[in-house]
Amino acid sequence: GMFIPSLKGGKAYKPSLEHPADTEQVNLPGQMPHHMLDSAKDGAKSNDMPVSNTFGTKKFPQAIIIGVKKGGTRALLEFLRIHPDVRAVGAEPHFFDRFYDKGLEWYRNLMPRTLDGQITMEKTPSYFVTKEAPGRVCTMNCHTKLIVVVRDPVTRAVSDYTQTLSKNPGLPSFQSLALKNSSTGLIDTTWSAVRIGLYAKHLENWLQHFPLSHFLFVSGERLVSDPAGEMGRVQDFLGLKRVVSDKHFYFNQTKGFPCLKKPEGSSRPRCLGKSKGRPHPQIPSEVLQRLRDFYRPFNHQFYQMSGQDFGWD
Ligand SMILES: Nc1ncnc2c1ncn2[C@@H]1O[C@H](COP(=O)(O)OS(=O)(=O)O)[C@@H](OP(=O)(O)O)[C@H]1O
Repeated sequence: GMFIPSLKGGKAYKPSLEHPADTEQVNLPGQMPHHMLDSAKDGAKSNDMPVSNTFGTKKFPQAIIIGVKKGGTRALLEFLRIHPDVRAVGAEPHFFDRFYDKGLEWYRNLMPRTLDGQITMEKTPSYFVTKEAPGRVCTMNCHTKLIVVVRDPVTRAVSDYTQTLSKNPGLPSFQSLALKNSSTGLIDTTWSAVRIGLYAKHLENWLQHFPLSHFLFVSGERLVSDPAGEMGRVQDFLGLKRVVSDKHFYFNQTKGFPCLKKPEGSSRPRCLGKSKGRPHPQIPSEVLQRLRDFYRPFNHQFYQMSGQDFGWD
């Protein structure tokens, strides 16, 4: 019979889970490292013989992880990639926020090839807070499934701050950025680390273009405490067989997070990179309490809108 090369075979692009770039965006064409994308393999030649993979086609994603930043989006995507019917872009394309003027064909060309029945996916967490993103996604395909990994907005803000601090050690303190005025304790909602956590506001914008049934809200906390349980919900939502299960995870005591026993195309266990699951600096408890009080009504509004209580309060 005909030899059908596996699309999940060893030659396909796989991101390193050991050293993922802190900023995970796709590089601009021309600056694209050749190991970065599936498409870089297309048209590659050896002894003048084309070796391009022409099996399958590049399709627009049927499902996108649209947010939230620091919610656990990388973990979710890497866990989904275990599934044989999921093919995903490794890096963040940032199409619907930064590179929309490159056009839909540029975007589709970033996608890995898929066979019938396989789902194409990408993740770019900034889509969730981008005003124009819902209309643009709908222009591509109004039936797109949207996954949002949400996490307690207070710890999310500290996680966001920790990431910025790691790139810029001279950054002012968390409290000086979070509070407009240290004596009144008013929260600075213009600071992105605060603003991103207003989930109800951002979801409201998306609901102008998509019905609630198109969304799945994944608990970032449960993705850590019960990855298999949360992956069950995700696979059901995507209409996939429940392939990813507790057999795939073990809790790494050193890292303090679940890791994969055998990720795709590898025979060794893997945790996410050093920039995932970093220690957070200690923030004064009064500051955290002020933030908690600030978010409470927004969290409750979000529980109502999503029909799920995430238990942050
Ligand atoms: N299994 C596993 N391993 C490591 N880290 C995990 C895992 N599951 C969830 N998380 C949490 O993911 C947080 C980073 O979220 P994102 O990947 O969405 O960040 S980013 O927006 O793409 O930069 C990251 O945030 P920090 O703890 O602040 O580093 C983790 O808490």
